[in-house]
Amino acid sequence: MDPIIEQLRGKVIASCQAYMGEPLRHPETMAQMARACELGGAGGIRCQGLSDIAAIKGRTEVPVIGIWKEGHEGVYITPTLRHARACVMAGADIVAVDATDRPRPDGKTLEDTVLPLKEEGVLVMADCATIEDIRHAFAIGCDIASTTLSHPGAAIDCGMADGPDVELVRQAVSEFPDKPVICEGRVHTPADAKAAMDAGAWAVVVGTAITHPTSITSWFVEAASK
Ligand SMILES: CC(=O)N[C@H](C=O)[C@@H](O)[C@H](O)[C@H](O)COP(=O)(O)O
Repeated sequence: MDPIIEQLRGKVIASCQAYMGEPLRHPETMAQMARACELGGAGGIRCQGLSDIAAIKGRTEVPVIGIWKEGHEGVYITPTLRHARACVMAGADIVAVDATDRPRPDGKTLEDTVLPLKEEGVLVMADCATIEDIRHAFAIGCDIASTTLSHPGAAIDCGMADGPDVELVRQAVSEFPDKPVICEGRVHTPADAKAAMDAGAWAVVVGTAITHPTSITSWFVEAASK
């Protein structure tokens, strides 16, 4: 196992992302956020955009999973080889790519995107929606598979009660006991994180519940107004 991936075993990875037009969207702000998460024990950081990757690499010691999102629909998480290579150049230790079977904006396949990266020695995390995606991702040499895309329309517009796809983790781990399967998406509470780890997850990525104060505030506001 690659030492960087080994380093992530059993860890909480904090996803530090601010979305277009949001008040916290600034590389320095995200670097401060990432450092704060590291001080809280995060064993890795996931972040979006070349400037954020570079800023966070300069401020933290833990492995950084880089993505570059372009667009909002279909394949938007590191959709092409060009995006992935740029994340590597910006300093990402691992690059996460959309690993669903949906059409990609450059008309290439997932293999077309991942194989050159593997030849270049890049660690690739496959953001998956289904068990079929996870099987395919490992078959073509992705290093890590995650449940990131298992809930369509996920991202930040979900309520606090929606939990992670622990069942998908369990199934993937039973099929690939020696491979790193990461639980990502809607891990909103420490109990969710524990459930994911108990299901065999290699690590758990927590975004919104740690680093997106607008969503967290809205959860409290909603609860308080009932
Ligand atoms: C679907 C999609 O675009 N997910 C993105 C992937 O990087 C992020 O918007 C999420 O915040 C991240 O996956 C962590 O998930 P959560 O914020 O639910 O803990």
